[in-house]
This record gives sequence, structure tokens and C-alpha cells, in this order.
Amino acid sequence: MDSIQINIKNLAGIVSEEEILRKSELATSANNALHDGTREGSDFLGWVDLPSSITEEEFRDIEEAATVLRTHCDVVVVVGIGGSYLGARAVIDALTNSFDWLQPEKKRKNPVILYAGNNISEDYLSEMIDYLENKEFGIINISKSGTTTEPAIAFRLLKNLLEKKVGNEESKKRIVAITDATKGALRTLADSEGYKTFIIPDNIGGRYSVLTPVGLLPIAVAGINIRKLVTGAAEIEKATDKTVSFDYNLPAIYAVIRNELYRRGKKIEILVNYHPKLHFLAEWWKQLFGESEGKDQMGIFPAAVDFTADLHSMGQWIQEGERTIFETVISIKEPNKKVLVPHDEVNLDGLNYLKGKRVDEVNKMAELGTRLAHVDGGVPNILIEIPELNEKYIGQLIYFFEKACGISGYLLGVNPFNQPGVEAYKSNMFALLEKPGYEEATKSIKSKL
Ligand SMILES: O=P(O)(O)OC[C@H]1O[C@](O)(CO)[C@@H](O)[C@@H]1O
Repeated sequence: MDSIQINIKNLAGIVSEEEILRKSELATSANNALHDGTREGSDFLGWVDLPSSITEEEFRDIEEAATVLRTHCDVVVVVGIGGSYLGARAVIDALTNSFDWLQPEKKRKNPVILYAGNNISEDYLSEMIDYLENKEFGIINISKSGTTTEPAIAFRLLKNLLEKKVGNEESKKRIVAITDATKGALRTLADSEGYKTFIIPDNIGGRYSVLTPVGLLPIAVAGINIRKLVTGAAEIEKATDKTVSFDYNLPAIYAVIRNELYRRGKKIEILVNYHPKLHFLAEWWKQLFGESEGKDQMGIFPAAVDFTADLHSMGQWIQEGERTIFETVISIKEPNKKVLVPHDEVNLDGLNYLKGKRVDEVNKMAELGTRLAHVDGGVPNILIEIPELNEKYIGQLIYFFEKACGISGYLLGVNPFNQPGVEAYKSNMFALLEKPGYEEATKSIKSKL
């Protein structure tokens, strides 16, 4: 198997193959609309042919900027929120050593990547500043709108710290801004300071931006091969183009099944992983589907669990709670490392029945046992199998989910490329903070308190 696969044999009898095939025309037409730009949100389809259209010059520009940061910095802070950081974090966590950041600087090949601007926690920022005080650090500041409050606050603090530590000139070498070509406060600031900048194309929304410099620069700084990542994505771009029939279009099949399950009362999709490295892939996936489909009072609620850890907390609910859920499991066929369970003479823990077995064999039996139990418990299961955890297959998975999300949103009948609902909290927060321009809203909200 040289590609990610999807196994749909365990739908708990809730959706049949015939019912899936009956939707093939609708799904194909939704897929075509993504390529032709004939439906709502057509201004945001730049991601559709992005993997196959990144040029050698663009790769080089990103790789050179990554080398500058890698040369000057032991720590690089990625400042951004939502789509402006989750894709990078998903890939970096999936493809780097989980404990590398704990190694002393001299032993590490890659800078430590930290994340800021994804919360407004004073403790988090204060502790990060304390840590960075004695580190050679740099900043990648990412905001498509260039006006998002969370990253703006974090960047102001970190920029101050860096300038105090190394001076304005050296700071300019260590700060990269990724934002709109012309609009927003970050564009103005970056141009006036003379930072190296990358552009987020107008026609690519934040949650679809991981294969633009938004994701690719931090990923390259972390020492990951961005060309292989993009090659993987381009393979699925090709495998889902307009010439591919529904039977072979895996994202279209996945999109149909999740919509059919939704129509039958399965309102919550739980993305399951069996490797902690995939935790942030699920966070990225949650934003992708949540912001794309949760509108017009509709949409599957995207949730995620890390197994087997969460089998010991959420496992009970999944097995026997309200039957409104289905699971999509990401299964990694072959881990990158090999660890055997050792023999123990006295066997006080009773584990000798596992001696000589790979830890992954135990993990796989937990996975299989859980799948069978959950399907028996009425939880439909979609299985996505990845041959191994590497750049190519993570690239494939990214495009698989992006394509599936676009098709799925159209099948549901929403515009998958806007997010009007996220403005509500921002307006209230600005009104409460008495931001200039919000005077009326301030009066109105304060009268409700
Ligand atoms: O890149 P920006 O403009 O700072 O936005 C960050 C995130 O905030 C949102 O706009 C929601 O508020 C997301 O869609 C986006 O990924």
C-alpha cells in the first residue's frame, strides 16, 4: 500500500453500500464545483490545486528563510491562532521526535518550536517570556487578517523582548511575518520594520492554509522535508481530480458517509488516534470541519480522542452513552520505531505472555478490540489507514481531509469557506474592552451586565 486507504466495512449497518453509491452523483458534482468554482465560497478555492502548483522558487524562498532562522535561533516561536498555527503544529508534532525539545541545545539538530498567540493567558505568556529570556530565539508571526487580537498581543510582547535582548537590527533577521499582501496591521508593521515576509493568498482561508508558507515555513524550520509533504498532498490532489470516478475518490466517499450518518442522527464525529503524535492533527481537523460545516444551525460536531489514554476516561461514554456518535480512526500501519516487551524472570506483573511482542502489536490489538466493541455498541466506524508516519503520508492525509471537507460542506448545503459565527465573541470582547469604534456596542453590552 503506497497511499492512505479508507475502510468502510464497519458502519454498524447504519449506512449500506447502495445508499453510499446512490449519492455518488451529488458528491461528484460537489467535487467538480470545487474545481470549477461554481458554488458558494468560490473565492476561497486556491487550495484545490495548490500542491501541484507550488514552484521551485517558492520552495527555495521558504527553505532559505527557514535556514536563516535555524542558523540564528535555538528556539522559534510560531505566533498565530486557528488556521494560522494548527496545521504547522499538526505536522511538526506528527513528524518530529516527541522528546527532542528536552535535549540540551548542543545535542539537538533542530530548533525547539514553541507556539504563542493561540490564547490570552497571562501565565502562559509570562512563563514563555521567562523561558526565552536566556535563549537565542526568533519569531514567525502569522495572521491572514493581520488584526487578530491573540497573536497581536503575543507578538508585541515577544518583539519587545527580542529587541531588548539582541537589538533592532538583529531582531529583523529573526522575525518573519506571514500575512496578507497589502491589508492589515501586520502588513503595515512588517513593511515599516523591514521584516522578511510571505504572503497568504487571498483565495486560501486560514484553515486551508497549511500548504502555504503559513504551514510550510514553521515545518521547514522544524527540519521536516516540505517538498515530500507537498508531493504527498499533490498525489491526492491528482487522485481526486475531475477525471476520477466516485468509486476511487476517497475523500468523496468519506464525505458521503459522514453526511449519511449525520442524516441518521449521528451528530458527532470523533476522530480517533492511537499515537500521541497525532493529537494536533486532530486539533487541525476539528477547526477544518468545525468552521467549515457548523453554520445555518447544522453540521456534525467534530470531536477527538487520544487512545488508549481516553479509553480510560471517555471510553465508557463512547461504548454506552447516547448513540449520536460515529468514529473515524486514523491507524498507522507501521510505526517508525521498534520496541519489544522484555521477559521478566519473576513475572510479578503477569506480563510474560506478551514477552518478545512489539509494543505496537499490543496497540494494534487494543485498536482492533476497541473497534469491534464500539461497532457492537452501535458506533459506526470509518477507518483511515496510513502506511507509516512520514512527510508523504501526512501530506496525503492533509489534502484528503481538505478535499473531503469541501465536498462534505457542499453536500450538507452550506458554504464551507466562510466563518461568520466567529465574529460574535470578537465584537463582544472589543465592546467590553472599549476598543475605539465600538462605543455604541460598549454601551449596549454594559447595559446587559
Ligand atoms: O490568520 P488570522 O486572520 O489571524 O485568523 C486566525 C484564525 O481566526 C479565524 O479567523 C477565526 O476567528 C480563523 O478562521 C483563522 O484561522
